[in-house]
Amino acid sequence: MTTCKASRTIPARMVDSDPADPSASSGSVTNAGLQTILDNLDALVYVADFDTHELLYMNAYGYKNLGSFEHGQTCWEVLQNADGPCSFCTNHLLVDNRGEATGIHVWEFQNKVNKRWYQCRDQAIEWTDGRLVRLEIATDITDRKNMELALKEAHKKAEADSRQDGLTRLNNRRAFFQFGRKYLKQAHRNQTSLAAIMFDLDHFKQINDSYGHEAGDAVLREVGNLLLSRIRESDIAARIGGEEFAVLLPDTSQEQAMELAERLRFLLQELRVRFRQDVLRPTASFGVAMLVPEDERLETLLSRADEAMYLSKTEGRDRVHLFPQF
Ligand SMILES: Nc1nc2c(ncn2[C@@H]2O[C@H](COP(=O)(O)OP(=O)(O)OP(=O)(O)O)[C@@H](O)[C@H]2O)c(=O)[nH]1
Repeated sequence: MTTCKASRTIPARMVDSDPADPSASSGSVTNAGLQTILDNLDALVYVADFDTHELLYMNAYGYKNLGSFEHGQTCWEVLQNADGPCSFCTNHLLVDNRGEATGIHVWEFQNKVNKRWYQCRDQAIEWTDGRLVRLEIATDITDRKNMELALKEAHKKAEADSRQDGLTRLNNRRAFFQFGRKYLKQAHRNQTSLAAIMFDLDHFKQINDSYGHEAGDAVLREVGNLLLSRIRESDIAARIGGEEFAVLLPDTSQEQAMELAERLRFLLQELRVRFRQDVLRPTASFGVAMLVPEDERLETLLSRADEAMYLSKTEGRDRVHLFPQF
């Protein structure tokens, strides 16, 4: 089998100047000249039979970057190392329903073999022997694509950061209210239950004053970890203030919410936070409230949980109170 050379397939009528043609003057190019141009292009140029996909021409860029080809091989074998036509082949976009060429189709894709990204300009053209072929010019856009992907990632991270409390990795206040309002609407629409638990660390100022702000931060982090480990994926947990936390629990009964609040209180009471040579033992006061049909705003539900929490504070802290249902 012979390996195809790009020069063989360049149609002579495209390159030789016609002495009878007045427009063919100093701008005309010889076959060898056109060959040189094509083989020095910083882009892949190839031609494949429209129906059989047989690769008819590929310039030097293709040989260097994607490998040589032999007579009879298809574009999907040579360019994609595939064992059948590519699922993303654009041929159907290059002709109309009468089989007429529709113009240039521009698209981007990642080559399966060398993993590089290309911007491809595809069109159906008539080949030198009259048959319809696919002409593709593909430019390597990997650097631009990587930059775009990095930007997208950075944007995603910035968005996540803007919703997250940096210290505890819980939702921040803004995200809590954003998600919470959606949950409230859903609960009303579906007539399902929604419970709110709020808690505030007890005498937290004393921890800061006695052991320093860093010790206080360590406690907040541990409380965040504990909370994250105890809630369901559908629950929303947040640090909504300095040492104040809130959880929204969709599809949760009053009994289940009280059970969780009591469990959290107990686990917090058991928590030992080691900071340097000290062991800190935080506690918290809890308030629980249930959504009622009259609650149009999340703030109304939270203010009841807050009231119940305040009762826990005034009654001695380290306890759970339920805002009574009427
Ligand atoms: N380390 C640390 N401390 C914080 C942070 N945010 C708020 N605080 C502190 O939390 C303390 C809250 O004190 P208070 O509002 O008096 O409440 P408390 O001491 O917990 O008392 P009770 O709530 O009545 O039990 C203050 O000392 C704040 O400086 C934070 O991100 N890190």
